[in-house]
Amino acid sequence: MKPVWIKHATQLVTMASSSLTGPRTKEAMSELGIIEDGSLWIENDVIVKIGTTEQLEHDFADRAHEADVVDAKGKLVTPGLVDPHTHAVYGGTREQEFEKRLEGVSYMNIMNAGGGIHATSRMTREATEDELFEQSWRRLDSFLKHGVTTVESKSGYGLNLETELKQLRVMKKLDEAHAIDLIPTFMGAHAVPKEYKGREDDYITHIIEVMIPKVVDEELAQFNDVFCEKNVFTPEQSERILKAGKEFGLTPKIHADEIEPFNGAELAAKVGAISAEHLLKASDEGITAMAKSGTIACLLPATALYLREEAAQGRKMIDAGVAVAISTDCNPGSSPTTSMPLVMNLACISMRLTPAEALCAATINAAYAIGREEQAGSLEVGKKADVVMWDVPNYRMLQYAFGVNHVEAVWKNGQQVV
Ligand SMILES: N=CN[C@@H](CCC(=O)O)C(=O)O
Ligand SMILES: [Zn+2]
Repeated sequence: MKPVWIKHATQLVTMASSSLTGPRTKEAMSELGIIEDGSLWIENDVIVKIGTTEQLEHDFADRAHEADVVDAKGKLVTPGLVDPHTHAVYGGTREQEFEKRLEGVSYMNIMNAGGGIHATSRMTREATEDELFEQSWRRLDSFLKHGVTTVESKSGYGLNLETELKQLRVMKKLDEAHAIDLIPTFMGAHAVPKEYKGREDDYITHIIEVMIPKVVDEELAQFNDVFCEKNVFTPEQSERILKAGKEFGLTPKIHADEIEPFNGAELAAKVGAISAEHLLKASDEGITAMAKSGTIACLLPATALYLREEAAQGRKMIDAGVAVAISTDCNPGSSPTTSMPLVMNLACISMRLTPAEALCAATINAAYAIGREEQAGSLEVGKKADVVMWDVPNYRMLQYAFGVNHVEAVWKNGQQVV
């Protein structure tokens, strides 16, 4: 493979910092590591050198002829975006439900009447592995086109052993076959399946005694997520599931305080979750607890918009010292989008993150939220060459000219894929 040499980037945003470790908080979220007239040398799948074009022209003077040269004059170059929260592998679609909600029926009422997550669960149970693979492959292509090179994805539309495993096995195959890195999360506790209605604790016992051991045995997931919400799983039930997963080596994540305030943020801090998701209704105490425990807030402003809810208090969380990541929450019900650029725009518009903070939340902090900070989220020597070139001259333009896909080219592991 020929080396790739990106030169003359008007702005090269590295997100690298020699002095910062751990997820970025407060002012550190604005430290983008910008190099003007930046340059990047990629060899095989890794970044070999980063600096100004002048520096690299000096260092690689006798190897310049070997490389595929990319002129990035007038362009912004950033790390590949990381989407740390999706439900991207599912059967069917739910466009009728979208209209119902516009007529005023609530998301939870649809779900409690057997639609919502239950509807997707039926369609996912019916789909073959091949169908799920095909449908999800196209979704991953769309992520790539929007500059995303690493995606977390949850199970949770099976709600029985067979289909949870089917979803996770499809994810494993997609991770191996598709350019995108797919990071799997087990979410058997996404809803109580109708077979267990009225016997919620029996379903939890089934998750703990049957599903988790099997998922771990087959090495199908790294994280364990729970929908901790009124009429879904209580904080006590969620804690039981997350603690059990932890004993099997699955790191906890929590869908917390999405629809109702439910002490989800507090629970995330208590169980040592790597991240808490949604947090639209998180309490001040919960926010403080997350700042103390170092739990990353994974905020989903496209979901809030799509459900026509007030977005999470991103500004307040950053000011309180919480590390914030952002995500599409790509799923067939509350956020059928693959656009991280739109999510960055919304993070600014509806949660008052600055353009710099939004980029940090979609790169290095997102990588931390899924334990991939060593591989993804920043441009640094030795890291995988996941790089996006945008047709804008600076990062502010990305957030300012909103709702537009500015991606011009994407490299994943050093290979140009867009
Ligand atoms: N809120 C729970 N789970 C998903 C939505 C799942 C669905 O509606 O299919 C979410 O994160 O938004
Ligand atoms: Zn979700």
